[in-house]
Amino acid sequence: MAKALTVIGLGNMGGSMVKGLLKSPLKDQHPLKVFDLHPDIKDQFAEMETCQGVEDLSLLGKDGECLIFCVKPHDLKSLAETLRGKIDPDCLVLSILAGVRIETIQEELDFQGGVVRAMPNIAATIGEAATAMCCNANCSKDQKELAERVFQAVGEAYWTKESLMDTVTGLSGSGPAYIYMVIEALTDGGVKMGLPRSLSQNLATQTVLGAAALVKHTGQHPAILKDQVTTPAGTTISALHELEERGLRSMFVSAVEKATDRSRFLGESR
Ligand SMILES: NC(=O)C1=CN([C@@H]2O[C@H](COP(=O)(O)OP(=O)(O)OC[C@H]3O[C@@H](n4cnc5c(N)ncnc54)[C@H](O)[C@@H]3O)[C@@H](O)[C@H]2O)C=CC1
Ligand SMILES: O=C(O)[C@@H]1CCC=N1
Repeated sequence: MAKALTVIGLGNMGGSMVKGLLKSPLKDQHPLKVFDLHPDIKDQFAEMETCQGVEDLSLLGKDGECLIFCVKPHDLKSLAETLRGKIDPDCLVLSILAGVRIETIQEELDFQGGVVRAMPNIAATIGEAATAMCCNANCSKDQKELAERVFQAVGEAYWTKESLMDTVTGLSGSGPAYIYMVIEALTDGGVKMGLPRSLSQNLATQTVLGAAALVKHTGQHPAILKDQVTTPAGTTISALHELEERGLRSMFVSAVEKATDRSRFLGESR
């Protein structure tokens, strides 16, 4: 029997995971179940009509199912209280909680089975997430494969070591927010210089999408592609000079550093 995937916590990211999974072939291979403390949340998503709503959380964790924890880090304690000692050892616990270490999850749940700590991002909604994950030694080969299939269903997925997960959170977990700010700011720049807002936003969005796609498809260093845009004495170099003077690169490096530190803090302050 195919193992059920149960998403627990249907907020921004749990909702994103469910929407992404429902668009993927995985939805035909595994029963998809959902649970939130607020049962009416499920009804707000028309897409979730086909998902089975879980009535009683304490009945979960049977038949080798995969529980996908998508609650806030500070809500883990109360969630774990309900599930403590009740999850069968052949189940897979998959957590996307920022900062929360595998060891903490095992302790809170009193669970010695397979645990995967993953960090996807909000682009899971459309199957474009970037996810990195790590697992404990108790994770079987099949469970690792299942975790891979879950996150590949909503984008790209990579294995890494747990000591790098806070950095992943600071880069790609939080990253979409940085890029939304860039798109918003570029749009404002266009508006300031006279473009209608909708045209400006469309141009800014497609520019970010196209530039990223070119890096990905050519595999070239971004600096080489940047130089191809930059005509001597042209327009681009004037803008790049301004960005360098104002410390754009340094700001992004510091942003990732700050978010990484915050993720570490969330893990330590439990
Ligand atoms: N928002 C994002 O872009 C990303 C978030 N994450 C992680 O995902 C987790 C959730 O973040 P968001 O979705 O932004 O938060 P959110 O606040 O939007 O959603 C959390 C949901 O969990 C529910 N919940 C709380 N306690 C519960 C319990 N005991 N049982 C069942 N449901 C419960 C809440 O009702 C709420 O719907 C966090 O741990 C965060 O670190 C990871 C990657 C990206
Ligand atoms: O801001 C946060 O804490 C979460 C984790 C990564 C993205 N959002």
